[in-house]
Amino acid sequence: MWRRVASLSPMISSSSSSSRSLALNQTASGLKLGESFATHMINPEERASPLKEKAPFITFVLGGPGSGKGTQCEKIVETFGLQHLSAGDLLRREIAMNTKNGATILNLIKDGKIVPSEVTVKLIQKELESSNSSKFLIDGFPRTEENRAAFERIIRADPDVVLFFDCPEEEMVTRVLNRNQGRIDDNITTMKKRLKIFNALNRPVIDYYKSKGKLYTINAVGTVDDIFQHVLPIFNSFEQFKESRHVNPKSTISSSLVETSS
Ligand SMILES: Nc1ncnc2c1ncn2[C@@H]1O[C@H](COP(=O)(O)OP(=O)(O)OP(=O)(O)O)[C@@H](O)[C@H]1O
Ligand SMILES: O=c1ccn([C@@H]2O[C@H](COP(=O)(O)O)[C@@H](O)[C@H]2O)c(=O)[nH]1
Ligand SMILES: [Mg+2]
Repeated sequence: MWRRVASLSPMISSSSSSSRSLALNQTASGLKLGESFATHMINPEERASPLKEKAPFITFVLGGPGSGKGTQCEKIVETFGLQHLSAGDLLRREIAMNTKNGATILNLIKDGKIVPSEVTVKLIQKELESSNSSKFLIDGFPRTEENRAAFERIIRADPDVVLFFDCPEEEMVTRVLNRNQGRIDDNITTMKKRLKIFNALNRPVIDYYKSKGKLYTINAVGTVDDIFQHVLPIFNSFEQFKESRHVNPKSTISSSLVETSS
């Protein structure tokens, strides 16, 4: 179950506060970047989120850059029908759409830095609220403890499951440099920064969820299918996925699982 952390759900306030955060972020530097926003004021008059009624099943998908999060999410979607929300993709869409935050986001991603929580959480919130799905994979978020706190504060919820794809750095570097998807951050200079930020800011988030008993650590070395074999039992262990397993006719794995579990 998705545990509610409070009864009211304030929205992120105005776009002007969003711009203010971005401006602040531009002046901040180093690995504590996101922490500049920890004191963002939430207007108590802000409305409750429609998510309060939905209570969806949320999975956070964590791991270093190139660990295979997106690749495994595709397989989870195929087999279990969750909706995939990649925080990085949402940010890249802002760049592609040339929104008011687009240029700033581009500069941060180019440098491997973390976009202010307020911006990322607002994008995630919009997707969650407009979706008909009741089960989500949030990929590549939260990146920092401040991201995590912002999600709890704004969305008013905790994840049910946190997956951590554990991959050696050399393997992540090889994968990223061979990705060939034209990403601005797929180069050795940015990759070194991303790894540094992952170790400094994302690992504490992983440790936090471990301490809460929500973390599933998956060895992310091996073939895509081998790794997915470690993911399958995690979702199979949740009753709602046994019942509502999404059957993709193209997927032999999902078809055979449905047969054996009925
Ligand atoms: N098990 C694997 N073995 C070899 N290559 C893989 C494996 N899993 C994924 N890849 C490849 O590695 C690259 C990175 O994978 P993917 O995009 O899924 O990682 P990611 O964790 O989402 O990275 P990022 O955080 O940068 O978005 C892709 O080109 C993908 O095809
Ligand atoms: O929550 C997030 C997610 C991503 N970013 C920025 O985007 C890039 C790429 O993210 P991927 O998940 O690897 O696609 C990341 O390096 C950050 O710069 C973010 O700030 N916050
Ligand atoms: Mg990805």
